[in-house]
Amino acid sequence: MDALISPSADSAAAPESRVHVVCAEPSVANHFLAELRDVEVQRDSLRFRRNLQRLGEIMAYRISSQLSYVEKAVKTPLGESRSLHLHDFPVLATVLRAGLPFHQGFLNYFDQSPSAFVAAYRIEGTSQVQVQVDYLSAPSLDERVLILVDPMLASGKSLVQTYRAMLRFGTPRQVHIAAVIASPEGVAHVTREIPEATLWVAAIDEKLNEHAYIVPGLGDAGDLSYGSKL
Ligand SMILES: O=P(O)(O)OC[C@H]1O[C@H](OP(=O)(O)OP(=O)(O)O)[C@H](O)[C@@H]1O
Ligand SMILES: O=c1cc[nH]c(=O)[nH]1
Repeated sequence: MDALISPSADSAAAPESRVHVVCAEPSVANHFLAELRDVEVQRDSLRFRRNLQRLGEIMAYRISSQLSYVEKAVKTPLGESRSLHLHDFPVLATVLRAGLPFHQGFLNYFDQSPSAFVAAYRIEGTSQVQVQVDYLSAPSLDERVLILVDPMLASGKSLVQTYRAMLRFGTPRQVHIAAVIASPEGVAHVTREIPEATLWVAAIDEKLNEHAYIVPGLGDAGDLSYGSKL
């Protein structure tokens, strides 16, 4: 039988060691993030979506080091190679709208993954951020690796409520949450409310402003990707 090769589980690790900040070290991810933030470059929405996608690809690659693999023989034109194959493709879940380009980056790498989609929005006219989760479509999550992706982790309420709503589709065996820009408040909320998750972010910014927007952040990721809404 083919042996399963798994990384050591870090679910028992301290919360801070389950937060990975991808742009803490120099790499081309920093360049893509700088373009996403830049008001001049943001005028080009195609480039904005493409940079979200590229960061999705980079994060998918980073998260892939935490997944399980099976070694199998592959026939080449000249012989045989013992090669690692993904044991099972993770379920990729995202929040509409801004999540779509980031999700596509993950799907480019995890190309056989099933997807889950959630519609979540902030309820206007409330002093605190309140999030409404509406539409939800997902495959079974039982015993699957779940990667929940959303580029902006501001208050963290969208991600936490989305995750809770998704649990009616089953209990995943491993949970990863990926965001491009997070606030310190959002990181604290997600790590407290979803202790079983490993969090991957490109950057953690300074703070939230009075509208619960991330500062310096990048603005409204959904509008920059798809145009402003009424
Ligand atoms: O952490 P939170 O405070 O919950 O905020 C984060 C949410 O805000 C953004 O979506 P947005 O509300 O801009 O919707 P849109 O993608 O439809 O524009 C983002 O994609 C998250 O879903
Ligand atoms: O900074 C933020 C906060 C919520 N949604 C965004 O798109 N940006």
